[in-house]
Amino acid sequence: MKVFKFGGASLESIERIRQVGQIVQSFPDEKLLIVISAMAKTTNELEKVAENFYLRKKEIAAQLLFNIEQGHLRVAEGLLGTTEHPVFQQLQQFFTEAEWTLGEKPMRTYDYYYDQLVSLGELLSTAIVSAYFNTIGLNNEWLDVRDVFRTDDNFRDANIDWVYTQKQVTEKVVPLFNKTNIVITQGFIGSTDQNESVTLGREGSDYSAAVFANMLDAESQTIWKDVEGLKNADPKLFPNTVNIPEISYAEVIEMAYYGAQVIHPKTIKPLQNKQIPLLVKCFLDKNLPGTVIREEADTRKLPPIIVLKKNQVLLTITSKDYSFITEDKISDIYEIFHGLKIKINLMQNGAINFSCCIDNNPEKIELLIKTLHQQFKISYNEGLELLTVRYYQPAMLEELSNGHQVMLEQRSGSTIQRLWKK
Ligand SMILES: Nc1ncnc2c1ncn2[C@@H]1O[C@H](COP(=O)(O)OP(=O)(O)O)[C@@H](O)[C@H]1O
Ligand SMILES: N[C@@H](CC(=O)OP(=O)(O)O)C(=O)O
Repeated sequence: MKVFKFGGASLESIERIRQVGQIVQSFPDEKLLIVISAMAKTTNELEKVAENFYLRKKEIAAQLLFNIEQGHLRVAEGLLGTTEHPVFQQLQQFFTEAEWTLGEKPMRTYDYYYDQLVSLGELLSTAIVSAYFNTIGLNNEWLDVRDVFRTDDNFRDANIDWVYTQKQVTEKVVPLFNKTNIVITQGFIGSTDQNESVTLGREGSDYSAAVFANMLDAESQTIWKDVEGLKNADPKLFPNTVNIPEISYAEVIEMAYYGAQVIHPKTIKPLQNKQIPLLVKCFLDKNLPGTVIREEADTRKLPPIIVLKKNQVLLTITSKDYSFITEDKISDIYEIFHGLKIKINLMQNGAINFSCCIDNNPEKIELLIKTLHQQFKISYNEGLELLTVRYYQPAMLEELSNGHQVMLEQRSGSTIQRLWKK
């Protein structure tokens, strides 16, 4: 059995969905569990629906939802060539449920409503792709992953109950493969024990696929992307990138940790635990070699790996009374960051100050400053970028840094990080 994951970019248009169909047709004798994300930027649009609903701008929310509905109905009709197919009733049912949510008075947390609304994207895309596949001879079963992935109620970043979910996979998913070779299901979403929809964190479909691969003991997981494979930098940000034919799990975990937005950071662990290789392949040309990610790979063959995190803020936290920033103070500072779920991307401390670089999230930063302000003086600088280079060569580093004012730098072994202003 193989696990495939198709992300939003591969479902961006009718043509691309047809291309996905051709890729799957080229694996005629395989058992495939296919995890699918929401089409194109649907998740971003649904986030706007949730925001407007919670701000009680119900008409705007309803209009945005209507636009999403029209877009999906057009794609479904384009692929199926009719509006008479039963999938239109299934889509209608999903929209009706979302409209019911919009009709409620928000009594629970924003994150709860976010998940009830944003989970719609994957339900719609999988229903359409499943119906289309059946019409082109790719007989498949559509699976509602919320009947399988049980999580806690940490809405927007729910944690999977591995024991219960494994039982569901064994009892509900494995038998489906006696009926069919292809099972299509949603990435990114799951359900609590109260049957409330949850999401697993943005871009979490790679992780969903890895959970399935682990629990089904798959021979491999393939993530189909719009790039030729995993490259040494984001080709949208840097010219002259090179493809990496093979790389270790450990190296990819590092890349994801430093902010490479190509594979979700939680994806590697479930695969590493069962030694399942992760393949990154290009849906635009499936004959390109792509990348194999596995336990053993020779790091000596790796090119310099570059990760750029934009929209960073440098916070400098200084003790008000000139007392030293000692372990107890650092521990207080960390507790505050942890409480607000703010990740520190880089940190450095001096005698009376502690500097750190974080993502620019204005609401969280406002709360953070308010809390820290009781004990410390705070200054901050925004509009920064954090560059990380592994296996760097001095000349290329200087070339990359040209024209930037470096605010903070850290080197360790083969890795260098520079926080800079343009
Ligand atoms: N090191 C990298 N190698 C390849 N692609 C990268 C890298 N870092 C960032 N990317 C970006 O990841 C994009 C593909 O991922 P993503 O857009 O999340 O796909 P999907 O949502 O379809 O799964 C590419 O278009 C590319 O711009
Ligand atoms: N649709 C979700 C989950 C996801 O993983 O999407 P993608 O595979 O397109 O990154 C998101 O946009 O966050």
